[in-house]
Amino acid sequence: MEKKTALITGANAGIGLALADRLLTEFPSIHLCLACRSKSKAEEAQTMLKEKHEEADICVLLVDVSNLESVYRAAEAIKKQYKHIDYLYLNAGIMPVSSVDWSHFWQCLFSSKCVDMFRTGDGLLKQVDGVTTDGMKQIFATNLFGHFALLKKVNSVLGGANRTTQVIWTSSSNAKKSAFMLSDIQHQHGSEPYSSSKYATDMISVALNERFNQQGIYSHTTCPGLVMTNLTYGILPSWFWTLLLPLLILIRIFTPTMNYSPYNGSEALVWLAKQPPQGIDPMCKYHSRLNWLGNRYVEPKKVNSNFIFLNYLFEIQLQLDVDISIAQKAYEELDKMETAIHKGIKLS
Ligand SMILES: NC(=O)C1=CN([C@@H]2O[C@H](COP(=O)(O)OP(=O)(O)OC[C@H]3O[C@@H](n4cnc5c(N)ncnc54)[C@H](OP(=O)(O)O)[C@@H]3O)[C@@H](O)[C@H]2O)C=CC1
Ligand SMILES: CC(C)CCC[C@@H](C)[C@H]1CC[C@H]2C3=C(CC[C@]12C)[C@@]1(C)CCC(=O)C[C@@H]1CC3
Repeated sequence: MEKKTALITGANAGIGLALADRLLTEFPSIHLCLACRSKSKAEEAQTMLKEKHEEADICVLLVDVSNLESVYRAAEAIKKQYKHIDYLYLNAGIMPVSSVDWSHFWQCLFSSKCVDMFRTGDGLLKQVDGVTTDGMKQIFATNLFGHFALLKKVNSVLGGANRTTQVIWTSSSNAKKSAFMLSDIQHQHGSEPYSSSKYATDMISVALNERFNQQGIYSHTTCPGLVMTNLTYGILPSWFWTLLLPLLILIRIFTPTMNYSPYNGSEALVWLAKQPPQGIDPMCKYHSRLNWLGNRYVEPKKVNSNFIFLNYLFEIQLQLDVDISIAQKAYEELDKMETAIHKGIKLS
């Protein structure tokens, strides 16, 4: 059997690192490419994985997904090194937060929105954005656009006549339709850039399926739940989260999204790699779940039919509801942006 290849962005920490570890356990002969922005962190992860999986075939690729020149260089290196990629995990992401709105937290705690608040974090976090060296909004560039540009540039090593590629995005339960505007795709004007970038991710994945399934390229989005990583330690300090652990375990009785460990959070990402891609519903987002007994499972949830009666009754905000025609427009918009930017970047 031919050896499978998986590339993971943001593989040196958190969910990406746990995923790399789990893929090596599930598919011992896999070739893993750790695509990271820091050479030292990537090599540290590579050493750690090799210690655990002695026979593992792992390489490092340097890429800063928020920098388009770096993305284009990485794409060239990928095309030189690989004939085909089986799994492309678009996982790297940031969520810079300046503060938690505790008064909103207490208000929601004693209302019907309580469970939804723990599931999505909606309205609790003050999200802050920056600007990249390319002049783009940082969160959009990192979470979505850099990955989109990478996908476009490595298209020739994806899918094919007799082979498939699974593109697997790490999205979020924080994705929010009302945070996204087609006319402001980078989220220059709003206050929820992370929620917008993840909603746009869910849409782009739908559009990718519409366009590329016939070429053997399948795209799926995942939701890791709440996981303790550098991202969440940027919201509250790690010691505080450790103190909260008993409470989070208790909250699992009401919502199976409190995954806590990156290992649990990567459940859906690993599960997808084990499925024949043709059989996976392209209109679903795949959620890593942990029930109150501590058992892991994957829950597919439609991204286009969130309008259920109970949501309406309890005034829970409609977070998703992806429209295929808007998704196609968003894809075209990103495509145009990338083409325009590519013209201005010359690789030496
Ligand atoms: N933790 C959670 O509760 C949840 C996380 N997610 C998503 O999971 C994904 C992984 O995050 P998580 O593991 O939690 O967080 P971590 O901060 O632990 O990991 C993020 C990874 O992305 C990398 N990264 C960040 N920016 C860039 C960049 N510009 N170029 C290349 N790599 C970059 C980081 O590299 P470096 O170490 O160099 O910073 C790191 O390897 C993200 O997309 C996040 O949005 C979704 C839902 C919940
Ligand atoms: C447990 C409580 C006493 C205090 C925690 C309150 C909030 C800080 C958290 C509740 C739900 C969390 C959550 C996220 C961050 C932290 C919370 C808002 C995310 C937004 C992190 C990034 C994601 O992609 C989704 C997470 C959803 C839940």
